[in-house]
Amino acid sequence: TPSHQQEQEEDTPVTRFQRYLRINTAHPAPDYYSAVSFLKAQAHSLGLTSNTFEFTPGKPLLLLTWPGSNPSLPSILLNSHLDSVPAEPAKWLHPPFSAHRTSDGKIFARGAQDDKCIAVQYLEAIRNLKARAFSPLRSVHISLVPDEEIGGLNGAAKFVESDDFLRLNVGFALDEGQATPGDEFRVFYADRIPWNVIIRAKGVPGHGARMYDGSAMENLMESMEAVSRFRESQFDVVKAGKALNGEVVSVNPVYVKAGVTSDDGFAMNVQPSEAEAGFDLRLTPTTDPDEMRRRIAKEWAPAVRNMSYEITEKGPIRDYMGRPIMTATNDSNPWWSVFKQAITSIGEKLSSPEILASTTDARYLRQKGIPALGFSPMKNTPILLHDHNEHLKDTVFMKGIQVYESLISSLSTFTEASY
Ligand SMILES: CSCC[C@H](NC=O)C(=O)O
Ligand SMILES: [Zn+2]
Ligand SMILES: [Zn+2]
Repeated sequence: TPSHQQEQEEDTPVTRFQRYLRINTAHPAPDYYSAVSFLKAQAHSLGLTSNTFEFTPGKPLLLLTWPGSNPSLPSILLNSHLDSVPAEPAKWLHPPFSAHRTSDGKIFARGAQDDKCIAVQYLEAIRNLKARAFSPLRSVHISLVPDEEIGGLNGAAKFVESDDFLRLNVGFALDEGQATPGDEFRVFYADRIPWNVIIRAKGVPGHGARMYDGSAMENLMESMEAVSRFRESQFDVVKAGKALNGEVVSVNPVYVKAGVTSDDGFAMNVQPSEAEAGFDLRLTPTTDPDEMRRRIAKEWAPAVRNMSYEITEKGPIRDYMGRPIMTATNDSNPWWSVFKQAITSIGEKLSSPEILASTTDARYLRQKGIPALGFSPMKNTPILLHDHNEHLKDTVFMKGIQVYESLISSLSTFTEASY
């Protein structure tokens, strides 16, 4: 039964945000249906229409619509994923699904920054625009999608392939971005491209006391060194201030697997005949994938050292025209000017557009040729996505609503032939 305090809880943008945060949509068992039913109720209270799709059973996708007065114009899509990464509650100051608000206004929850804030801000911005009797020319859609954190294959990827999506005639989209401790909002015009790389070594097994050439572990370790050298070459460029994280290729080992098991763990005096390691590799949008594949084959997993490899590309590397997947942030893209103007017109600053170091669902929209920017209005805010103690200040959250009011009104009334 709800506590007295909960019954008394006010209904404000912040408490609505807290209610959404309390729905546990963390992997591996996200409660999508509760999230969808909460957001749908919010949307209906605003007079938006809703559609729930299930492109994959058990993985609902909620589409909300504010119809424009000229629905023949391409529409605006505001995207937010429903899911979150897991949290380790023991390592948090406040439980990750409590949405506890401290006396200084910090709201603690998994998803507070990534990315439940924007879903509620979209809705609250529309609430305020409606209260001002604003009405959009273009239709404004909000998509709330499952599974972004695990690659989006059963969410956004299927959505953009559907006829339902085609019918929306999306002209421009916004998706999540990232916080900044600084004073200028960040905006992202591209994502890096994730590859999962596994390298496997085979070698001569033998007694743990014996030194000989060509063991699986020796082969793997030599490759690890080659990977490390490449990693350093990329990281040095970032450390020297010559590139941002999203502008170089990253590679990080995420597991190693080897050893002959015995009853109580590993047989410490046996050199194994097989060993493998897994890497999270991220290409920049303009990295030559063939060159990367050649490097992996030649330097990281050379057959001459009894190595093999497996590359799993986790999404598209080129758009439908065979070009790098990115959105133009110059005069060739009129949406860019509208976006920029909507931010600066309310007295806010925008830093130079960046490539996101990680990966979002925006890539699926861009792949289809739809201009999409990654943007989460969180400034003066520590970057806490996927971290312990993820939180967002109430004042920052409220400011974001105002930012989206400006964005939604500008984008939805923008008129230019052929866009
Ligand atoms: C394999 S795509 C995974 C997408 C995920 N997105 C957010 O963290 C990421 O790791 O960047
Ligand atoms: Zn996210
Ligand atoms: Zn995330």
